[in-house]
Amino acid sequence: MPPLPAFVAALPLSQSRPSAACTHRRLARQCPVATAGTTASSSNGATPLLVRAARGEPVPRPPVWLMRQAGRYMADFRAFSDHHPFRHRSETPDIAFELSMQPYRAFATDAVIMFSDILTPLPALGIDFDIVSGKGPRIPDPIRTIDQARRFASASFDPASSLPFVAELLKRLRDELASEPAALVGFVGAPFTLAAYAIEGAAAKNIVATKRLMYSSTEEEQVLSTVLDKLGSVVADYAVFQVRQGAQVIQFFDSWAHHLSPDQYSTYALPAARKAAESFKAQCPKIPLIFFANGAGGKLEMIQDQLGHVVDVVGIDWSVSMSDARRRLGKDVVLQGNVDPSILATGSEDAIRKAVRDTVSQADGPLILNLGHGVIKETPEDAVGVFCDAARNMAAAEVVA
Ligand SMILES: Cc1c2[nH]c(c1CCC(=O)O)Cc1[nH]c(c(CCC(=O)O)c1C)Cc1[nH]c(c(CCC(=O)O)c1C)Cc1[nH]c(c(C)c1CCC(=O)O)C2
Repeated sequence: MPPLPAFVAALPLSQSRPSAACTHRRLARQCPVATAGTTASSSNGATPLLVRAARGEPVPRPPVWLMRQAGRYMADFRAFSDHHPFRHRSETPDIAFELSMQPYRAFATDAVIMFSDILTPLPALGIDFDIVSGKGPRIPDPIRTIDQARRFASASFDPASSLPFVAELLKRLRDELASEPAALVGFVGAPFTLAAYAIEGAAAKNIVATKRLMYSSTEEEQVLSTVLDKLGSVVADYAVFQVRQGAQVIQFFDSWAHHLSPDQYSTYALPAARKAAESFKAQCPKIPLIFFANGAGGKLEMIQDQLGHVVDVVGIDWSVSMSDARRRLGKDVVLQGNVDPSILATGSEDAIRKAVRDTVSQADGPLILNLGHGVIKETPEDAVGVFCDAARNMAAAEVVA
């Protein structure tokens, strides 16, 4: 293995990282940190780099992980997904554990995100769903009427009894990571994105059913507000539950923010997101909260204004330049993102390395390196290795310079 970059060699053993070359399974096999369960380069209970960076503490380099890092782009993942339907995979702790750990073992990312879905808590509230191969999420009985919305709002949400597999998964992952440097990330869908899925019943091009509820009549608007208000508390309770089971960081995914104009986002999505984030933070003040809204270019200031007091990290999607995000949000905000996922799917090694360098230099301040949305399935595994390697190298170069 090549010598460790200077900044890594200078770190105490408890913070040491895999060498820059140790980014993929073939290499990770030789790399103690990337091998689950070894204690050779353990974190020995030290606070993971990702947690420190998310809290805005000074760190030797930006941590790196990828949204949707577990997925069909990996051959090891397909070995499971070709044989077991999504809900079976995500609701069987043995399988979900393996799928969560695959990208960590392969790429030594700074985070392990539990393998699950933003829709996973919905059946606990009486909303069944499935993920149909090649088609995406399907909800057979979407919420459209005030009676359905009231029934949804009166459902009691008890994750311990209805989502025991999430508890078991998180406990096992936390145990596994006890002697590893990676942070365990839990996640929830933000209230608006979950509400729109529950109303649309499937991925929808223009979320017409949801928008109709905004604009038709007072009673119909009540359907939306009832569902959003309920989700404002459910999302917080579910995130708190994940923390109690071992999650060290929570990310809110507002993946359907791009469907809303800034006015609609401010009227419908942000109040419920704020309710969830405030309640979560009141119960878990020390757990970093990352808020990622997809397509938030026109909404960054309102997100900071409404959520800045409870959100530790603002996720930036790939359509916004990091320099723009930094200028608009200020020098102290921890940003996360935002390399265009399609560069990993299509670009040369040089293009990926350049994208990482550009992101770090444009962020020009506290940063968690990530993509600007989830990994896409056409991505070669080696490209993810290059991305993680570039992230570590880039940071080394910066720190040494
Ligand atoms: C919008 C959304 C969903 N689910 C999620 C979001 C928010 C993130 C984003 O904006 O991309 C969140 C999610 N879903 C999944 C994760 C895994 C953890 C990780 O590695 O990041 C995470 C964080 C697994 C999954 N969830 C799903 C997959 C792919 C299908 C499969 O594995 O069978 C994975 C790996 C299914 C799913 N679930 C959903 C979609 C759009 C799909 C894809 C459907 C398809 O590709 O046909 C809803």
